[in-house]
Formats: sequence, C-alpha cells, structure tokens
Amino acid sequence: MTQAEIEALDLSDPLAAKREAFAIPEGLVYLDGNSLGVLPKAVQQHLEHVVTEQWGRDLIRSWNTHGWVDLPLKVGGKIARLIGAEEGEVVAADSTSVNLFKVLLAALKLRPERKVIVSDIDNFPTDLYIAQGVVQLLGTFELRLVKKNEIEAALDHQTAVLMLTEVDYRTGYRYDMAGLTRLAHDKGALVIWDLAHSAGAFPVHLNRHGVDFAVGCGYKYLNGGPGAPAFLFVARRHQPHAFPFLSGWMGHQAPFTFVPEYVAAEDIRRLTVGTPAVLSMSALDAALEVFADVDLEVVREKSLKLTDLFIDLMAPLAARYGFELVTPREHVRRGSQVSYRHPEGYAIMQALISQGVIGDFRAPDIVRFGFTPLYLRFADVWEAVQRLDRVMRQALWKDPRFHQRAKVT
Ligand SMILES: Cc1ncc(COP(=O)(O)O)c(C=O)c1O
Ligand SMILES: Nc1c(O)cccc1C(=O)C[C@H](N)C(=O)O
Repeated sequence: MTQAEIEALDLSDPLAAKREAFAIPEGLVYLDGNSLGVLPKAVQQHLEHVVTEQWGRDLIRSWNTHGWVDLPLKVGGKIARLIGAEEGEVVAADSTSVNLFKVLLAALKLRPERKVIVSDIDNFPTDLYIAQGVVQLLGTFELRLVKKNEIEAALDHQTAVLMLTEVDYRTGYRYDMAGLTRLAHDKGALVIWDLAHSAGAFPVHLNRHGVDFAVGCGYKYLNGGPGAPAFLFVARRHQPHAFPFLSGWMGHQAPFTFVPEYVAAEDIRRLTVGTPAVLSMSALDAALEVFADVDLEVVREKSLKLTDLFIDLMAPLAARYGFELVTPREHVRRGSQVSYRHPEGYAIMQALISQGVIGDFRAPDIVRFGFTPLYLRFADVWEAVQRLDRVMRQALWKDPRFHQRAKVT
C-alpha cells in the first residue's frame, strides 16, 4: 500500500474525529494502549473539578451530593455496555487480580464436589498466581495448566472452573469465547474470562455466550489512567449465590447500619469490599464517556485494518531482520495487538521508543504493538514502520544504553 492510499484510509475513517478526545503528545506514535491507554482530555477536566469542587469544597458531603458512593455501580454500568452485560451485572472495583480472587473463590464454592481449575500455562502471570493462592487457601482443588490446544481435552467432569484470558497478552491470540464457554458448560464447569485485553478493544458478548464470571482492567483500552479501578462481572443468575469471601463493609446489605454481623448485599455490590478510590474511579468514569457514541463493531473493523496494515508493512522488515510474527493472521483469532519474536527484542524496542514510537517488550523475546482504534491513524502505522526500519537499518539498537533493563518493561 502506498502512503497516499494510507492517507485516504484516514480520510474515510469513521472514527477519525475521536482522536481529538485524547491528549496525544506531538509526534509520538503510541502503540501501547494495551498496557496503559492515552489520557482522554475529558479526564483532565473532570479530575480538576472533582479535586477542587467535590473534594476541596464539598468534602464529605460529596459521598451523597456528588454520588461518590454510587460510582462503582455507575462506572460498572458503562463498562457493561461494552462487554455485552446488563446494568447491575458489572461493578468497578479494586484491581483485576483482587477481582479474580473474589470471583474464583465464589465460582469454586458453586462447584464444591469438583477438584480442578483449568487454565492456560501462558495466561497472564497474575491470573496464575491468584489461582495458586486460592488452591493453597482451599486445599481441595488443583490447578491444571495446559497449552492452548489442550484446553478442550483438559475439561472433564472434575473441572470446577475454566479460567482464561480472552486475548493472550504476549501473542495477541484471541480465544473462541463462545465455543470454550459451551464446552466448559457441557462438562458442568463454570467459566471465568479475563477481559484485560478485550474490554474497549472490540465488542464482547458475555451474556450472549452465557459466561458466568469475568474480570478486566480499567487502564488499558478503557483509558482510565495508571492504576485505574478494574471491574468484575457476575451473571445475574449467579449473584444470589456468589459468596463474597472478601466480606467488607461496602458489600454489606446496609453498610451504614454498622451492625456486627455481615449480611451480603443481594446484588453485585456484595463483591465490593472497601471504600472506592474516588479520584481514580472519577477518572475512569470520565474516560468511559468517550465510548458513549461509539459502535464497537466499527472499532473492531478499524482494529483489524490497522493490524492487517501493520503486518503487511512489516513483512519486508520481518524477512530482512528476522522478526517472527506470532500473532494470528486469522481475524477471529486476533485481539488488537501485533507481536513479533526477535532475539534482540528488548534493545530494539528501547531504540524504537527513542525514535518516538512506543510499544513494549515481553520476556523472553517478544516485541508488542497495541492498536487502539479510537486514537490511532493509519498514517501512524506507516510512520511506526518507517522508524523501525531506521532502527534496524542504522543498527541503532546496538547502542549499549538500550540493553539496560528498566524496572518496568
Ligand atoms: C490478562 C491480565 N490480567 C490482569 C492484569 C493486571 O491485573 P492488575 O489490575 O491486578 O494489575 C493484566 C495486566 O496488567 C493482564 O494483562
Ligand atoms: N499493569 C501494568 C503495570 O502496573 C505496569 C506495567 C505494565 C502493566 C501492564 O499492564 C502489563 C500488561 N498487563 C501486559 O499485558 O503485559
């Protein structure tokens, strides 16, 4: 594709105007929205208001007058629309890890006669660590970790829970949520999906597929900011039976009665624990406004065009410099990122970042490029490949300073 053809794609892009809603540093090509989304301008304005007027002036009255106490459910409602759930089935709270702990315990309590949690050995580590902790705590379950193509065979009548991340954080491989949920249910197991790399990136249909539980991040494609609250989903049918092991006062049926006995709220609030992080929650609330008029089918269509274009433009570099594509070419199996293996991946990514293209590196050898259709242009894809070509052609990555590992990669 020529540069002129790429410019034409931007001119006919139905999402082109959305870029204006984000504060993007001049000249930067940001391909890391799958790790930390860009700052929405509305967040900047709203936080100023929340800090100055709500906290600064109205102080504790704001729990009622500015609806702070309702934020977890209100923000959850906005996320529900993006993931195919109903209002009252999603709540924003805590971190993804903590939410996974809560829903995994709740799910296992619904299958006490079974023995096994099945997951992908390449799942994001926190999911595996949380499951290991839960196994230690309960003492009656085991964690069975298998490769992607072994999941189906691993499911049997001992399986209590199938716990997967829909999009693999390293390769961008996207699971068949509908098919695997059905297979798990056929065996009588429950499913938990981690939507960290799905929510806001493409349409998700939790209820259409009969999913039981889900969790996900607020700071990636939802652009809620560093450390933004995460979310959890519990299908309405499970809510009365979802036991809240982290039984904090915010999940109590009537928190302000201050009684000594814990009685769980009847609705999804029972899976909240303590005081919500109001500033972060307000940032996420404002960030989600960007999605109010967005059709996620259009987002998906653009995501696939962006990633296809990147793969195409990268093909000559891949052949010349030894980048091995590890992201599926098949659309249904692809999330919204493209990854390559390269033995010098870390240094190459650092050199590329020095050239104003931000992607990231995942050990042992993966360079990752995330594509957020709301703020990326097709011209950015072109520019990213030009700058990577320069990094390789001029061997900029050989500079020793690009070989020193940072604390956070
Ligand atoms: C699949 C997945 N789950 C969970 C997390 C993070 O969880 P937490 O919000 O607890 O940091 C990430 C990324 O950090 C992730 O990629
Ligand atoms: N959550 C992160 C953090 O706190 C610091 C640095 C990176 C992250 C990430 O989001 C990692 C991410 N889940 C991943 O897909 O690799």
